[in-house]
Parts: sequence; C-alpha cells; structure tokens
Amino acid sequence: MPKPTTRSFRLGVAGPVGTGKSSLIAMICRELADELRLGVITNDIYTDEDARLLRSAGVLDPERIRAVETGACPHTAIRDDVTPNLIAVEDLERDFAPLDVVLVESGGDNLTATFSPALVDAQIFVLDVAGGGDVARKGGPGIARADLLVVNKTDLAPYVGVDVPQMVTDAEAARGGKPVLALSRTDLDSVAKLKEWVLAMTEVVRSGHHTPVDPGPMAPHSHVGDDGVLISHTHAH
Ligand SMILES: Nc1nc2c(ncn2[C@@H]2O[C@H](COP(=O)(O)OP(=O)(O)OP(=O)(O)O)[C@@H](O)[C@H]2O)c(=O)[nH]1
Repeated sequence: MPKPTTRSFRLGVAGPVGTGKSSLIAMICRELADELRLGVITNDIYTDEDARLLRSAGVLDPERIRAVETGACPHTAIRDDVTPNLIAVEDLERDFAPLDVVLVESGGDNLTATFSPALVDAQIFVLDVAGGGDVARKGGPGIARADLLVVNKTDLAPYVGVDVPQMVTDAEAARGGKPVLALSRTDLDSVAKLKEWVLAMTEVVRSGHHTPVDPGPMAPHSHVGDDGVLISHTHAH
C-alpha cells in the first residue's frame, strides 16, 4: 500500500546568481537536520550542479536532495509552470514521509524573480554585499515582499566598501516591517538567527496561521532562447 503523504512546509530560496542560495540551504540543513525532517529541490537551467554541490556538502542524506533541470529561465519553473517542481516536491514528500520542510532553491536569476505561492508557502530572497550596497534600494518584488530578506556575506563588506547597517536600513525601508537578516557563515549569531526564523516559520505554517503571499509578478522582459528565437515574457505571469 502507498505510504500516506504529509504535506511539508515548502520554503523557497531565490535571488541573483551567486549570492549564496546553495550555501544558505546547506547551512539550514546543517543547523536543523537533527530537529526537522528535511528535503531539498534544486533548480538549474541545464545541470544538476547545485544538487551535486549540496550532496557533496554531506549535510543531508543525498537521496533527499533532488534536481529539476528547468531548461529555461529559472523564473519560468518557479512562477509560470511550477508543475515539474510541484511533482518533485510531492515525490520527495511521498518517498520520505513525513517531511517537515522541503527547501526549493531557484536557479540564480535577477531581482524580479520570485516563487509562485502555488509552489511554496514562504520564501527567502538572498542578496549579498558583493552585489553593492545600493541593491537593497533598487526594490523589486523579492526585496520588498519575500517573507525574509537575507543580506549575505557580510564578512566581505570591508573588502567591497559596503556599509552593512546602512544596507539593512535601506532594505527595511523597502519592506514595511518584514524581516531583514544580515548573514555570514562566519558570524555564528547571524546563523543562529536564521535557524530561529526557519523554526518559527515552520511552527506558523504548521499551525495553519500562515497565508502564502505572492511577492508579485516578473517585470515584462525578452531574451534569446537556445534556438536563437526571441522569447518575450510581456504579460504579468
Ligand atoms: N565570504 C563568504 N562567501 C560566501 C558566503 N556564503 C556563500 N559564499 C560563497 O559565495 C559563492 C556562491 O555561493 P553559492 O551558495 O554557490 O551561491 P548560489 O546563489 O547558490 O549560486 P547560483 O546557484 O550559481 O546562483 C561560493 O563561492 C560560496 O562559498 C559567506 O557567508 N561569506
């Protein structure tokens, strides 16, 4: 008989390329694997690179880490057609039932890419100081409305001339009171705060007192596909 499936808390992690999404997921797994039953879905355009990186980090049973190869812009798979991701999440939930949290990592995209609330219950948007102190002021749906905004790699701030408190203040101003966390893997207090946030959010979602919020649609844009044909995303997805 098939095992009964319990729905997990599905937590998305999005943000521009290289801001530290995989590292943050590895950190969450390392900190919480003893307390929560976890699974991970990664999204890459052409490879399963992020999944392999996380498996080799040894933070979770490798079978609990699965990759979705999107074959298109990352936001397509987390906003427009979430079916492959939903199937991957549901497969994990069935194979390892019961899971408490499934983390879904978006492929690195731009400032406007966010998850559909049909795929995740809550989402973390990750910026890093290396992208420049003014990024937080640029706004966009992820910065303004993700459930948690992380300003990552604060240990690098002195080398890139970024004033972290100012960057956090700018981010807070853009977010109307939603939380902002200055994070670095070398700052254990900040790692503890991330852990606390995930635990608290897990409780809120479990208690049924959380309504997933859509941070907002992608901005209209165009790009050239593999076959050289121009692809336009002109409507609100
Ligand atoms: N100095 C510093 N480097 C970090 C920190 N967190 C992550 N990194 C580094 O940042 C680089 C990118 O990290 P990833 O976790 O691969 O970033 P990502 O956002 O998953 O990247 P994509 O999937 O390619 O978009 C790696 O070299 C990490 O080691 C941090 O707290 N401090």
